[in-house]
Amino acid sequence: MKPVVMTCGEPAGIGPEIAAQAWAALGRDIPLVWLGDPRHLPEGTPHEIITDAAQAGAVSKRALPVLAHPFAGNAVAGEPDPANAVGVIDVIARATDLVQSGEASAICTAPIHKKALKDGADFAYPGHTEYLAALAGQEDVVMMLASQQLRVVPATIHIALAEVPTALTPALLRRTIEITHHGLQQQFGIVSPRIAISGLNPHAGEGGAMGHEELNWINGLIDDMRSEGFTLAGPLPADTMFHAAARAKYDAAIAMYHDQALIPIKTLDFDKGVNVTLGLPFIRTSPDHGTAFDIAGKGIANPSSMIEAIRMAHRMATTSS
Ligand SMILES: NC(=O)C1=CN([C@@H]2O[C@H](COP(=O)(O)OP(=O)(O)OC[C@H]3O[C@@H](n4cnc5c(N)ncnc54)[C@H](O)[C@@H]3O)[C@@H](O)[C@H]2O)C=CC1
Ligand SMILES: NCC(=O)COP(=O)(O)O
Repeated sequence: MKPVVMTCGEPAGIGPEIAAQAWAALGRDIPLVWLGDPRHLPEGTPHEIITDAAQAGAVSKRALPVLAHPFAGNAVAGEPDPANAVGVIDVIARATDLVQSGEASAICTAPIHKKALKDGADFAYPGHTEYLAALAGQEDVVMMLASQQLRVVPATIHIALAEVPTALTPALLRRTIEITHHGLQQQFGIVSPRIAISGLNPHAGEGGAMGHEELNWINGLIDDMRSEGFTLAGPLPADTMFHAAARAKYDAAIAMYHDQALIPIKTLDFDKGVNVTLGLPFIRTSPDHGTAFDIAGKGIANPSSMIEAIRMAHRMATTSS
């Protein structure tokens, strides 16, 4: 079985410690390999340096297999070193090579610190999602956050709120619906996906009393796509579409911007939410949380979201192979 490759993420954050804990929980059952600088692992992490991902399966049963990627500097918890930014970015690219060449079954990325990468290496992407899309030569991907209780997709991702109404176009929303529909079928095994779509404005515009995007084009797009065979509800007021009875009516929700989508899932299931990129030619998951500098290196980070992310990646890889 090909391993799931875990990227190190920002080494000053909790990435290395949650990877070590995830290996301790799963490494005997799911072959794992960690890509990063072994100096950044918590002291005492049982690990073995390997030189080929094919060695991971056997090693993962007794130690964390490590494909070593030397960084410029050591890591100080909570204090990102600009000199390490290039290493963080290169590890993501190397993991992508491993999965695209078929040496790994999937990627599970540990959190990066976006500002540290911009400051340290002029990183041009707002996150993994966009960087992986560029590496894969894939123009359109979507970010889904998924847990037992909710799957949710922000149609626009890491942009300023002021830019949302302009960035949110009929073409973008159509592609987001199509990729989400396809991803639910291919990666979640849902034959006839039901998708709920939020409005952009409060109360989904309330008939034009609180904004016009719904009347101007969102209603029409949803009607058109319904007539093409998609099972869609909406545009729904975002404030009332995430309670339990509402969630039972759909397989995934599409929201119009980052916080509209991520607040409900992180409130419902911060510990077990998984970030999965749909539309890539390979499988990529990630925990839903960030680098957590405030607790890094203290040994108190909860590895549950990382564990769920690895489980999901492995499940997807196993069912799609
Ligand atoms: N996939 C990725 O690479 C992601 C990266 N980020 C980045 O992380 C950085 C920090 O973001 P924040 O907004 O501060 O969010 P954060 O998720 O790093 O931290 C928010 C709060 O949750 C706590 N927390 C997070 N993960 C935890 C865990 N596993 N166990 C226990 N407590 C945990 C932290 O201690 C903090 O109090 C930013 O640069 C952000 O862009 C954020 C989300 C995902
Ligand atoms: N807020 C979610 C997040 O920052 C994850 O972004 P990405 O690095 O997975 O693109």
